[in-house]
Amino acid sequence: MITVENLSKSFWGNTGPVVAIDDVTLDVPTGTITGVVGPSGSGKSTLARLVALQERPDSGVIRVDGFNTAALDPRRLRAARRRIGVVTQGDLLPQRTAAGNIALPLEQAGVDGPQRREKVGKLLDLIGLTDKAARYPDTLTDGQRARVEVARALVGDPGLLLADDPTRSLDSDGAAGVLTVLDRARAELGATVLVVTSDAGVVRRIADDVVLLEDGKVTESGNLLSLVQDSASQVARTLLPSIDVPKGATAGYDRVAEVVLIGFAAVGALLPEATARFGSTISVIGGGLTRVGETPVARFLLGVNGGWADQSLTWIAERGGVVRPQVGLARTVAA
Ligand SMILES: Nc1ncnc2c1ncn2[C@@H]1O[C@H](COP(=O)(O)OP(=O)(O)OP(=O)(O)O)[C@@H](O)[C@H]1O
Repeated sequence: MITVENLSKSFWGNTGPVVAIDDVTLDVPTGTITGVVGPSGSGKSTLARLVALQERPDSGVIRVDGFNTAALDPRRLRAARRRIGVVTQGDLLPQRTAAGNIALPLEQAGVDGPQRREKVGKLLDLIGLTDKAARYPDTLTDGQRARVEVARALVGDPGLLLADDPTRSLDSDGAAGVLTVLDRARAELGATVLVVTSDAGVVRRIADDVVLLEDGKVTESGNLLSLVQDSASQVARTLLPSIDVPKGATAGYDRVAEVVLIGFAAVGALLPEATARFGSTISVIGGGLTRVGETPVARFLLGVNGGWADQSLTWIAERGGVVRPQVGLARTVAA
């Protein structure tokens, strides 16, 4: 429902113009969670404000439901803004309960009492805070308040839910709770979600698609699981465990290979099976295990010894492992 084409935005800094967003094109596929990740200053918040239609680009087009938002009259622009639920942080009204804060946009829109109660009840259930409906914000934890903020952004049934750094300043439990709510918004309400974050863990945990932003430019984008399979991709380097190993750690192996394994079966069984089948010794020199969504993903640097070292690696590759032999690191051996 949202597409961004050739978007650019600059600001005047102390020493001249700062290009915050530089010719960014992206598509947020309907019904998915897209994570925009990048270092501090890469333009994430600027992109979020542009997509939320809170700020105008210098050039480029943002389409909502196919309409170029630059060409909309004020009434239609307001309607387009209502299609986007923006999660804002730290601004719950202290004198209103959790339910009252979620209901506020509905009251402002003139929605009647019974409809409001039904809607707010459903959202309290979605965020797992039905029992805290009557609590005031200052009696909730940071994580619970953050979940109320997401519910408030969802109350107008937006097509797009936009969250800029939703786990900022939350502990790991609080962050996990917010991410679960974003995931449920997608799964149960059919919302399309755009999350902007500097935390690779957020993207790993909930994103279907990923956009890497650097110096205002998109350096890589696409389906997350496809990109992590390409171990040369920047996404794989950013999101998978690193395989920095001490100098000399790769010495003494017949073959050294970087291997990415995806899924329970591959992570759990491929290495022991290859060992048993070929009688080779497979050692994990570096790397580690993580999760992409619910899927376990391993990136290892393997050292393989034995006359069937090559066959072991080929066999792993044939079963879906992504194998990149590190030719320079292995000793030459006649297999
Ligand atoms: N209103 C503004 N006026 C001047 N410069 C700005 C403004 N907003 C952003 N910038 C500059 O644009 C660049 C991108 O900033 P932005 O806040 O979008 O990055 P970010 O990736 O969200 O960073 P962070 O993760 O630290 O919040 C930075 O150089 C920033 O200083």
